Amino acid sequence: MHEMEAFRKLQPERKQDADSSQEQIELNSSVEMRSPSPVCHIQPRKLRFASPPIDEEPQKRSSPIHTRSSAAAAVSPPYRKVRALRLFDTPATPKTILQKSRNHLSAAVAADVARKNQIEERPRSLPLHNRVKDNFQPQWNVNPFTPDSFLARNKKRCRTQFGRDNLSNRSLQIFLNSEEEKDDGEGDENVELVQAPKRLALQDTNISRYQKEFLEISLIGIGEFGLVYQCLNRLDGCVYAIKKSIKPVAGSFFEKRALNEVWAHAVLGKHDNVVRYYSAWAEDNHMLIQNEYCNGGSLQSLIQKRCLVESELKILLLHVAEGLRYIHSNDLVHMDLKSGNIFLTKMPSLHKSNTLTMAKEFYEDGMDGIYEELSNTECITTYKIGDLGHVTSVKEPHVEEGDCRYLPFEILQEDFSNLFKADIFSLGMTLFEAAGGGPLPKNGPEWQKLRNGEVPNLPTLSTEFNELIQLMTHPDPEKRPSSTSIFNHPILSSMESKSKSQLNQELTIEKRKNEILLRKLREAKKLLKQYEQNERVNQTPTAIMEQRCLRSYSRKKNTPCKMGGLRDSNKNVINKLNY
Ligand SMILES: Nc1ncnc2c1ncn2[C@@H]1O[C@H](COP(=O)(O)OP(=O)(O)OP(=O)(O)O)[C@@H](O)[C@H]1O
Ligand SMILES: [Mg+2]
Repeated sequence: MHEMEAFRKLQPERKQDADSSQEQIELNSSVEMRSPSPVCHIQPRKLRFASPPIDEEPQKRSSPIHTRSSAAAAVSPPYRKVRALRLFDTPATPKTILQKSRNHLSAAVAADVARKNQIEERPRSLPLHNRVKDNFQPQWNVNPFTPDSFLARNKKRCRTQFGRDNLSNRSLQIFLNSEEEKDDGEGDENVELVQAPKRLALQDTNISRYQKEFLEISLIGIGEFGLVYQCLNRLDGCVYAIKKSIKPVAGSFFEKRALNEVWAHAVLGKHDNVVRYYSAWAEDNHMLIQNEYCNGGSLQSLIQKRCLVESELKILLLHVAEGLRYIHSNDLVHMDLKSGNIFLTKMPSLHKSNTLTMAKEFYEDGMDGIYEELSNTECITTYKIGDLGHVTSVKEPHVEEGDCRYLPFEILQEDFSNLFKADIFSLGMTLFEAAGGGPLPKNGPEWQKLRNGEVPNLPTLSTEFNELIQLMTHPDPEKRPSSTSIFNHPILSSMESKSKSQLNQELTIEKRKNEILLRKLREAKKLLKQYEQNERVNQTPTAIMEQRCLRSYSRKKNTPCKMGGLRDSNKNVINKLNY
């Protein structure tokens, strides 16, 4: 009772502390604001193990929290492992967010209790967020897969750090729970689940993720929104394109655009004809987006050097139409399709070395030369749609007009009734530009003409291709083909239209199939060999005898005069085996 009263006396201060904790939570986006009362979230059971050993510091056991701990010990469910997993912070669900906020509040309460009881603080590194209150900035997280986490597995060290502290935050309890279970005889492996109570929010670390994780190689592009750098990820060794907003994004028009881009990428996931997205984060109020690096640069930079021939245009059309088909199938529209937002990746002949190695192996099997030809393919170009900053949903469109050189008239008139076809118009304009019709006008009579159905025929293109461009840029959006009908257009499906690179692609697919089949064949051969060897090893003396008898019988039949001698030697062998 006396202990409970002491506990209740702490309430006003605890409330105050909860308020300051609340501030912390608001700063940290990963923690939900609506937090329950701190008092009801003290998890007393684990604190029993935070209390000092009975024989060492008995006076500390009078702490109200400790008293409560023993009372609740019996009812606390043994979900230690599950809780420990939650400490890794992902994925954040409403439930985990709520729990994190509880951690904050519990920590604040615990710190208060500690102060009240004038418990000597000793230096310790965990839990990190308990120190935020004392202006201690956490410097790191505990990654369970790194050698650092080994420290946390060290039972002795952990006990010293935590065993006598009077803290009640949830993660500490998880740690202590593992200690409890160890004490109960469960074994040392439980301790390894110890983790800092929460991961550091980016804003807490003050370390530039960009600098820490990436090595900047070069500036590869400057857009209206961002600077794009080619970067090497220090950890995985792969090259990425990182787009950094030029201006601070918070509260500006660019904020929505940046978020739009990230959201669109996240929804669109992975498609061969859409630039792949890896991650996004904020630094100093700037947005950074880590994307797939397209080593062929943009289509814009390519057509600044030369126009594309019809066979190349068909590949471009095929790929971009396929990317659009995918975007449109998600009820999204790009709204800024143009040569500057189409990127190229150039892949050298696939598995060249693999194929060669395999070819050599198969020469031995009498498959000479079959794979030799397969290793002589060229680079394969893939066109990818990028820069998803203007993407919007057709269901609830929020149209931020893209580049006016590529936009149809209806969009400028704010008619958003057929946004899919706006993308088709932009693609038509891009083809026209890439085929040599550019540079495209930004306004004026030329601009008007292109929107009035007066797109001129280009002499370098076939009639069909010219007609297709004119159809795609038709003033009436309804008349323009859909991305699916472009994809299935006869101009793209006929064999003659297949360029060398398209054929290369098909060849590559077939090569992949071949490789798989050959691998399977090789494995089957190995298995057969192994099986034969095992058979030989596992043969019993009787079986060997039978086999030899059979052999000698057949020999006898063939060479009757020699069989007697052979039969005798076989007998000797069998006798030896029997002994
Ligand atoms: N993934 C990538 N791989 C290679 N280069 C890229 C990549 N992303 C962007 N770039 C280069 O950076 C330039 C600008 O990129 P992006 O279009 O994404 O920026 P932006 O600021 O949105 O441009 P804008 O709004 O002017 O179209 C591109 O034209 C291209 O040269
Ligand atoms: Mg762009």
